[in-house]
Amino acid sequence: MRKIVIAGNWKMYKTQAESEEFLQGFLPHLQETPEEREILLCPPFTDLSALSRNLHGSRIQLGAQNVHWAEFGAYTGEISGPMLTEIGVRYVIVGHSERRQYFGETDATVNLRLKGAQKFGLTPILCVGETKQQRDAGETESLIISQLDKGLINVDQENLVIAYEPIWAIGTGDTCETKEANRVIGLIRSQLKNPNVPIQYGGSVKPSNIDEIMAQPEIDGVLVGGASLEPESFARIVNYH
Ligand SMILES: O=C[C@H](O)COP(=O)(O)O
Repeated sequence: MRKIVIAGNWKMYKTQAESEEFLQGFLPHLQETPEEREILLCPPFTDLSALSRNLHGSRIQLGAQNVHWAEFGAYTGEISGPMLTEIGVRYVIVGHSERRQYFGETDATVNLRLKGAQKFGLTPILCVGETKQQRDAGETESLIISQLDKGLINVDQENLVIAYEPIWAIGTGDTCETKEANRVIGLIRSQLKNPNVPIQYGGSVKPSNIDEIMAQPEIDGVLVGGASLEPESFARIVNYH
């Protein structure tokens, strides 16, 4: 039985005060959320401690948006696994397309971060996905297989989540057609040693399309950007029918 994982990636949005305000509006909606759904918030680093304190006793899990592979060291601007687990963080997003595009993340550094996350007790969420240009050139399958091949070298597939995020669907309102997302996620699953790895879809997920997305048999959850920033909108997503 594959786990359902629904994650909000807040990217570089929300101060601590705003994150606490979000929780007040969001937590009451969780009373309707079926127990088996893993609900996850991935705020900026500065919000993690405060949220961790406020979430004590709640079913919400915390995720970071990046992690370095070393335990500590002279790596200005980076954060280590032990720093995250100490404050109750359980998950971390690795290889998001925005990290690959703007901050030089490569399949090789993604691989190091995945292994580093696991070494220090975090569950990584590996993001893969193609650009519009790659899709139009018929390269979607080969690109994704290559990202998986290089990213997953010596990675433990028992402690892993994967997110398929077509880059052209991120923040654009242009959701990937659900059957196509299901097909690509099936392809991703066929490449894995462990077929029970939860695989999410990400890219313009919103209250109006969540039910259709989650009705697809290969899709085990969603990684939500913009629509996770408002309590009511994210509540509708976690409480999909
Ligand atoms: O990590 C989340 C994705 O980048 C999706 O963002 P979006 O829901 O705003 O399209």
